[in-house]
Amino acid sequence: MTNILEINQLSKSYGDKPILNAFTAQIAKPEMISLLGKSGQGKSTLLRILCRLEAQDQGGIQFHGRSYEEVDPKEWRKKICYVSQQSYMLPGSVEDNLRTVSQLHKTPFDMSFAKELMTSLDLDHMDWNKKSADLSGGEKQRVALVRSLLLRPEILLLDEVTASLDMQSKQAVEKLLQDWQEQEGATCVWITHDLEQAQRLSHRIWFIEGGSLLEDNDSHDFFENPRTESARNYLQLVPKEGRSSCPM
Ligand SMILES: Nc1ncnc2c1ncn2[C@@H]1O[C@H](COP(=O)(O)OP(=O)(O)OP(=O)(O)O)[C@@H](O)[C@H]1O
Repeated sequence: MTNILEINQLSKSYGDKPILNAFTAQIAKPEMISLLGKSGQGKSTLLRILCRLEAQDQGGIQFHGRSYEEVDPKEWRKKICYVSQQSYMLPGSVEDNLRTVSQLHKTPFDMSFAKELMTSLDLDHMDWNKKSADLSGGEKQRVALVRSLLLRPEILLLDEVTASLDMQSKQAVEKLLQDWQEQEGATCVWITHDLEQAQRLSHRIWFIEGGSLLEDNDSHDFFENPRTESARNYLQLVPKEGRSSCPM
């Protein structure tokens, strides 16, 4: 069977500094994947390349067997969405932001679905006429997530999306994404430094070091019995009882 996503030998440098080094991985079935690794290992760079916000120097990506070169980037980003930690709001109101994806992709705006998503992130009382610039950081983050989910992407690339949220909002986001993953049969590739979160939510772990995929392991096995010395060291930096803090 064709894989959902195949990442083949991706390499990327900034100037003369190599960041990704022949990164290779496959996604065979819809799963919650945590992308773990120390700071500066190329995690965000990888996600930006996967949604084609940036270009790799070498290597290829196939989505359902179709090479990235055959697919228009806009079409690609409808299916593979990136949500960054620094949520980017467009000028205008909350509603303008929510409607923007349907305008961009010329699809009808699903108001009841938008309301449903806002409610699941505790944003049901938000005034949709409010200027996006006036939202708090946590509100922006959640509106940005709703904006991406309105596209019903098949793959969500999540870059530390709960790092700046309070506990209640973090739990709401985790629940929504877990339900989303299961009900929509979607895949999430989630960068997090919160190992407790990764352990709790993921089916699979991708552990990156030096821009390469060092370990692709079942989540339980990764935390209980990591295969590589590097992963063992990485996990040892944070004792089991304190795994909601960053190892770096
Ligand atoms: N546009 C850019 N130009 C130059 N260097 C960059 C650029 N983007 C990222 N880098 C560098 O590439 C390296 C990898 O960055 P990246 O953000 O992918 O790492 P990361 O693993 O996501 O780190 P963190 O966990 O701290 O977010 C870093 O040294 C970063 O400074």
